[in-house]
Amino acid sequence: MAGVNGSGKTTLARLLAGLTIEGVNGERCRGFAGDMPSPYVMQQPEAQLFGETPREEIHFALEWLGLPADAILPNTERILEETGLLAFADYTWDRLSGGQRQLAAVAAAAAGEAPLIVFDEATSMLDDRSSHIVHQLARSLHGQGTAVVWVTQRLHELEPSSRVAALSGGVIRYDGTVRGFLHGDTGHDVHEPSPCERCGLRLPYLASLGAQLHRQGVIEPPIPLSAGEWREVLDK
Ligand SMILES: Nc1ncnc2c1ncn2[C@@H]1O[C@H](COP(=O)(O)OP(=O)(O)OP(=O)(O)O)[C@@H](O)[C@H]1O
Repeated sequence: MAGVNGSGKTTLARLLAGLTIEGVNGERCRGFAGDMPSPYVMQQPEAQLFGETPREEIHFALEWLGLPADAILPNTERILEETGLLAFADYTWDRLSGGQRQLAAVAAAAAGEAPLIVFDEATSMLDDRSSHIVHQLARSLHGQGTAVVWVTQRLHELEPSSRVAALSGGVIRYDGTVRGFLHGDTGHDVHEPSPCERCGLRLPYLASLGAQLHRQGVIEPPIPLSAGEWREVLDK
């Protein structure tokens, strides 16, 4: 999900997660998982931590989800390992950095294998390594059948998404593929702004380069989006 500041991303994401049950027009809404709220990782970890340490945080999350007692311990250790938090698992929050606290919040949210998980600009304060861990975790959850809602303003992060919803002024202005969002769907006039640009967002660098070269007649569609797709074009 993408959109400029104040476009309504968090509002929609919270409705999907079942954390807000009343829409902006006062109508009642049901979240993706019905009456069960879905895990939701925010930009700032402080507001979402309940335990005193990463291990306790994950343990609580699994207990709250009703996992049997004998499954809680191995699952806690597995997710601590996957997120690289094992060495700090029993540190209290004041001994951990903001990024490490955020990873613990992600780990707790991901541990329960819920039907839906929302990452709301969850990597904006993480370094490349930690951000990579969260992206891998999201892909792995998606591979196991969890619906992943990834809210971001860093549009290159949309690349692995199967569907993009872009908002502006509280309205979904685009709902479709990443390619369609960045470069327009079939029949789109290349000299017109793409759905991404119409939502006030800037194309990521590789997509922008592709659009410029396409406008100049240097490359033909499909315009490459990722480094891998660029390699294929350059190898031809
Ligand atoms: N469909 C809507 N109709 C009217 N107001 C809305 C709608 N969606 C969101 N709003 C209001 O717009 C404001 C900003 O919404 P929200 O926080 O969801 O935006 P955002 O895209 O997540 O912003 P940011 O990127 O800055 O976090 C809020 O006050 C919210 O109540």
